[in-house]
Amino acid sequence: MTDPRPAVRIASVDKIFRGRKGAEVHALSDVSLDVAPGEFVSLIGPSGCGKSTLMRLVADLDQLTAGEIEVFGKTPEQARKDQDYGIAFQQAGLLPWRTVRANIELPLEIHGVDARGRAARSDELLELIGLADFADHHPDQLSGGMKQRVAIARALAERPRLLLMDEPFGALDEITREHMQNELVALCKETGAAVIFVTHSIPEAVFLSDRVVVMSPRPGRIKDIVTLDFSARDEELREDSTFYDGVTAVRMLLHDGAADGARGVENR
Ligand SMILES: Nc1ncnc2c1ncn2[C@@H]1O[C@H](COP(=O)(O)OP(=O)(O)OP(=O)(O)O)[C@@H](O)[C@H]1O
Repeated sequence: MTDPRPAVRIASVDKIFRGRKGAEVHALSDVSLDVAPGEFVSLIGPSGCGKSTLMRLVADLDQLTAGEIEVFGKTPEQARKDQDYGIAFQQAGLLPWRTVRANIELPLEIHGVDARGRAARSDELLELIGLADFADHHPDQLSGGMKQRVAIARALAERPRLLLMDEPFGALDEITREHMQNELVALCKETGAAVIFVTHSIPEAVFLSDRVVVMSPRPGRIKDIVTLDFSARDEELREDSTFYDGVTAVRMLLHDGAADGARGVENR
């Protein structure tokens, strides 16, 4: 039976950072958002609108000032302890002294999975990300895209029902990036995981997401949400007029209908 609870429930969240000299930054104001199980939601908006802050609150890496966040009905702290989600942030964050396989197995090792169980799972994941031949390599022997794939495999190691991804493809070249997007679509289909995905790229958000949450800064808040209802997310979609309609809808919201760009958002 599918879980009726949202994967993530964000209710009236405020986050105020207080500096040492009493200066305040109102990073998030009255942000509410539910993410359904299996849903792919992107956060997009100009630099400083609070995308990473929101992600960090969900991941229990920071504390909110007001409001409430639940992850599968639990506090973010409990969800973190229960390993209910996997995290992949911009820097792949692999341990350089560990092999590809040992990096992927790290969360399993921490949670006491035995060697045989770890090997079976890392075999599956290496196959999934197409790096079976690189299992014994070290991160410095891999390209940026390969490292990112390893980081995603590590995030998936414990079969999380939720993935939190903050600009995971930001450092990749355009071709690798599109390839990774295709892989992520396939992975989500296969695992049924919900995803919250931070990006600066409008086409990336539109291609991947069921919903694109457009945020605005000072204070960071949700400006609007664009729902995308594509029947398939494949190479053909990238050339389809419905895809361009989605890109235009998000761009108009970001730019308040103006033709010039919003700082920190890529049109490519
Ligand atoms: N630890 C912190 N202390 C004080 N202010 C912070 C802290 N972290 C973030 N901020 C402020 O909160 C606001 C939101 O920052 P955040 O990093 O969430 O934005 P963002 O939308 O992810 O930006 P970018 O697109 O540039 O990554 C900014 O004004 C930032 O300066």
